[in-house]
Formats: sequence, C-alpha cells, structure tokens
Amino acid sequence: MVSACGMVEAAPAANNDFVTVKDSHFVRKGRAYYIAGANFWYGGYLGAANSVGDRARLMKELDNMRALGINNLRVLAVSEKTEMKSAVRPATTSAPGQYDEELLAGLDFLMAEVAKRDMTVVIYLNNFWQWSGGMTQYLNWFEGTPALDPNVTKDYDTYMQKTAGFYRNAAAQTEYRNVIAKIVKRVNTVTGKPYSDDAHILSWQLANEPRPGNGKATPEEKAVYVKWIDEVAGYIHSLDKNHLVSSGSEGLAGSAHDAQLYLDAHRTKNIDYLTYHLWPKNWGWFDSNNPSGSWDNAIGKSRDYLNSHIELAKKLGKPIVLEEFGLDRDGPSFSIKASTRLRDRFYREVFDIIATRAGKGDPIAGFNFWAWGGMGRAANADFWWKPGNDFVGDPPQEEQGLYSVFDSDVSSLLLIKEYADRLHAIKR
Ligand SMILES: O=C1NC[C@H](CO)[C@@H](O)[C@@H]1O
Repeated sequence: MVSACGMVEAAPAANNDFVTVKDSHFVRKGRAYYIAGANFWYGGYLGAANSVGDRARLMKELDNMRALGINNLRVLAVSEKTEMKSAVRPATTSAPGQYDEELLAGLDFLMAEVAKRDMTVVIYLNNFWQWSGGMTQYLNWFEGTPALDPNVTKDYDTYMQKTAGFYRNAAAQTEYRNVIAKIVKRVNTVTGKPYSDDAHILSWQLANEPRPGNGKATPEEKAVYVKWIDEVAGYIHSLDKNHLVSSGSEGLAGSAHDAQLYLDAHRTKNIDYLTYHLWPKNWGWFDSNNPSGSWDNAIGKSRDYLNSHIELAKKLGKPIVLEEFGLDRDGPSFSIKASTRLRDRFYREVFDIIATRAGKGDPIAGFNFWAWGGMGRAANADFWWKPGNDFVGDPPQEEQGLYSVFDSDVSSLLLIKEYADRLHAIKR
C-alpha cells in the first residue's frame, strides 16, 4: 500500500494478528502461538542508517534466524548515555529529553524487516543492569549519585540495592514514562505505521531483569517494586490497547528468592504473562572450571527452576516464557573456536522440559536463548567490546563470546531448529 506521500504503508493489522492471551496460552491469528526465540538486544542498533548500524548484516541475520524457525526476538529499545565503562555507546538517550532520532530509527528499520519475515518482537524499555546505562543512569541524572559500574566496584549487592532506588525516584519515573510514551506512541519512520498498531510487537516489557533490590530486599523495597510494576504496566496499557505487557523478571532469582513476591508482582491484570530466566553459571550452580564436579548440581537446580516457575504460572493462570538462558563454551573459553558440547547438553535439557510441558498443555509459551551472535565476531584479544566493534549476543558488560551463539556454532543452531520445529508443531 503506498500512501499519498509515497511512503510504503503496511496494511492495517487485523485485530487477531496481535498476540493475545487465552486460557493461559498465547494466541495469534486464531491459533496457538509458541515462541522459539532469540535474544537480539542490538537489533535496533544494527538497523541504524549511520555508521553504528549494519543493515545488510541485520537482514542476513534475520533471514538466518527465520530459516532456523526462530519466530521471536527480544530487543532493547532505548539506552542511556553514561560514564560507566561497560555500557554500549552511543546511547539513544544522551540526557533527559534528548533522544538520538537516527538510532531510534534503527528500531523502525528492524520492525519493518521483522514484519517482512512475520516474526514478533518483545521490546524492553529499560535495564536493571549497566550495559545500556539503565536505571542506574537515571539515578545519576536525577539524584546526582555516581553511576557505579559493578564491573569496576565488584560490589553487585550495593549496586542492586542502590539501583532499586529508581522505583522510588519521582523525577526518574517521570522521565522513564516520557521515554515509554516516546516509544509506545512512536510512528515507524520506515513503514508509517504507529507502533501501537504493529502486530509484530508481541509485548512491551518494563525493563531487562528488574529486581526489587538485592537478595536481602526489605518488605518496603518489595512493596515499592510490586507497586511500580503494576503502575508502569498500567501506564503502558493506557497508551496502547493492542499489546501485551510483561515485566522482564528473571523469576525467583530476580525476586529475592521470594515466591510470594514474584506472584504478588505479577498478579496485577496489567501484567499479561510471566517471564523467567535461567543462569546456572551466573548464579553459582555451575562451575565451568569444574564442569564434571558441578554439572549434576547445575542440572538438578535448573530442572527444578524450569518446572517450579511453570507451576507458579498455573497459580496465576497466565502464560510464562523462559526468555533468557545460557551457558559458556567448553574450556571455558570465549573463543569462537571453542566447542559447545556442554552448552548443547544444557540447551537440550532446557528445550526438552519446555517442549514436553508445552506439548502437554502447560502454560509454558516458549523460549528465547541468550543470545544471537550470528555473524558478529569479537574484535579484541581481551574479548571486551569497544565502540565500533561488531555487536554480538553478549552486551558490553561481558566478554564477547561468553554466551553468544554464532553462525558457526552449527550443533547449537541445529538444536535450536529441532526444538523450534517441535514447538511450532504443537496443536491446541
Ligand atoms: O539480562 C541479562 N541476563 C544475563 C546475561 C548474561 O549474563 C546478561 O548479559 C544480561 O544482562
């Protein structure tokens, strides 16, 4: 469809094109919809027309993912300019109210290309971690507190406790809502379509891995967190009647290991489905320097984590998506030359539980592995990212190659395809 001004306009979405929730399952175009997805945080960055982007790579990556049966991407929408070393540069927000339109147009291009491949996208609007500036940077702007990079301080407990102050800071919340409105009410500059009418958006997500504080979060901090999720999710629904809203939570590991908190935070009608993440190495269950000695512990805890959250989703009568999980390469090594036998074994364990329980009709709606590295390659001998280097699945806060699945990791890609096919074959 070509509009009067010559802009190619996609036809308006039919109502049942949007992903909706029915009886604890996703429905799209009148049939059950299961997610076989990838984390692709930098998809909007690749879509930028300037030197930051690489549109030819982006289109090739999307084709390669689609060919594997990957039908969903989880993507960062905005980033905040910060002094923290581990953060991506440039940022879409250089200061409150100052947004980089060229970078934001990268998300428009991504969404236009996603639509051509009939994929869907979960778009997150903030970050509890420092690799995109995130909530900590908002506090630097509005409280004047230093944006403390935990990669430098090595003090994650203090980082998490201070970052949760974001939920209570009125000025930070106002700017955050300004950014939410800017994205949710945005008109795609490539297609001319309002984002709120784009059925290829599966959901808006409050943030990447929002936590109530650290593992010792107080009842007051937990109450603030529950209220924040309810109110921000309600605000997004007030701007956009078509799309689902999710929190981006990791599950119990991101809820001070408090199941009641996780349930209370996701009970609100404003949260349409649950999310959880699974990180055996990050959470100390798996020691990649002692794989044989820690494997049983890691897998046992992982299986329990995978299954117990599906039970929590049943309690709330909502779908749940495992939207992040990963394990490092054999060795361990960041090098793309290293094998991925252990990671493949872990992926198969995860996929099997998800596909089996989805096939039985449980409310598990699919997965997004962390993360698509594709054609990207680490540029430096120390595996750290520098501006101008390729984007890979690992954000700048981690070594480039830690968890990325590259286009040369054939055994991993075949595994992803095997289980994508299994999920897409489920009839309900
Ligand atoms: O959201 C996240 N969860 C875990 C990833 C790997 O450590 C990390 O890169 C990201 O911040």
